[in-house]
Amino acid sequence: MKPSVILYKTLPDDLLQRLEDHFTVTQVKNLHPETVEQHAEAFAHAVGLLGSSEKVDVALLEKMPVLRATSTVSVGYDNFDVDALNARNILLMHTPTVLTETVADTLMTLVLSTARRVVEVAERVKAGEWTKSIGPDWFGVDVHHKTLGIVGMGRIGMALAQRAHFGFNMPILYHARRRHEAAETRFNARYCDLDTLLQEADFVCLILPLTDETRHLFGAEQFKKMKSSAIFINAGRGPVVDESALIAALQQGEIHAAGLDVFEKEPLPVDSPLLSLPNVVALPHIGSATHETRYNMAATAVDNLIDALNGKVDKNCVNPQVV
Ligand SMILES: NC(=O)C1=CN([C@@H]2O[C@H](COP(=O)(O)OP(=O)(O)OC[C@H]3O[C@@H](n4cnc5c(N)ncnc54)[C@H](OP(=O)(O)O)[C@@H]3O)[C@@H](O)[C@H]2O)C=CC1
Ligand SMILES: O=CC(=O)O
Repeated sequence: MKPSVILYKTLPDDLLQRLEDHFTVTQVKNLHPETVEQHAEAFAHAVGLLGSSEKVDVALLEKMPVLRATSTVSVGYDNFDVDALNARNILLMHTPTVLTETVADTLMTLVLSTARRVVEVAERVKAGEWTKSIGPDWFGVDVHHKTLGIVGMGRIGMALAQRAHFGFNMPILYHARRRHEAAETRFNARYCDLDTLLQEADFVCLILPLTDETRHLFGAEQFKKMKSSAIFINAGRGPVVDESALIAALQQGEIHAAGLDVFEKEPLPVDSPLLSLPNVVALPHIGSATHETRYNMAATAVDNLIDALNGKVDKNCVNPQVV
């Protein structure tokens, strides 16, 4: 008999087939308690779990007594209780690398669209406001040769630095927990503490994971330190930023504009003050959302689960020490 797994995401047909070649698959719509209750038997016997975005916590793990591996279709894993997984020796697999370039493209899109006010002026054209030659009230600011501050010089931070250095001649400042020699030699990036980066950067780009250390790393104090002409970008995780402090900084003109792919609450509530600010570009968490990359992420997650349940954890494993 094949081992049983729970799938809580829709997969392309060929990838579902690949999963079914190895496992008996029970597909569910989410991991809410009522869904788990409905499929209690399947959860009780599952050794694997594959999907994205849902919370995997102690309460869920209690319903899965024989679980051996989880596989998330994402690089971020802040929705998992990693300590609880470790305590039970359950592997956690994720999908770094395959999405890196696409997410860096999204960050660069946010840089360009906020600086050049692309969304705002395109809306004005659609509203019939382009009735004569445009004047300075439609102008944006330059991106090329401006200083880019990257907070989180990991895989995606490096790919952003590559675009900014070679494509836009931007001097690069970065902050991370440690220095990255490759960033310094390849992109002439300068390591600095967070305060220095905030004071000197024209664009402050966050691409950090959400952890106990990064939660609300950005609040009123950080926005006050930024230039009033600075543009703030976040494509890491929403709760890294105190969103009410960001809204206040934008409303009071402490910073110039913001480009956001992630929010404290997702989907972003329709009554969020962010949506009525013309200098905010708000995207629906599309960092990796291209057909090619989402397919590659799903394929990686399927292979990760097959590998993990076969004891092969030489890549894409968050907690290999539990083997
Ligand atoms: N919007 C979207 O759709 C997407 C969002 N993401 C988010 O982006 C995050 C980063 O992805 P990726 O680049 O692959 O991850 P990496 O692990 O490669 O990079 C993370 C970076 O964050 C830095 N960092 C972590 N904690 C701190 C801290 N307390 N202070 C300062 N720096 C810190 C790390 O520092 P150091 O190098 O010193 O260890 C590292 O440079 C993901 O975890 C995810 O949350 C990812 C993909 C898509
Ligand atoms: O937010 C997306 C991810 O892959 O993490």
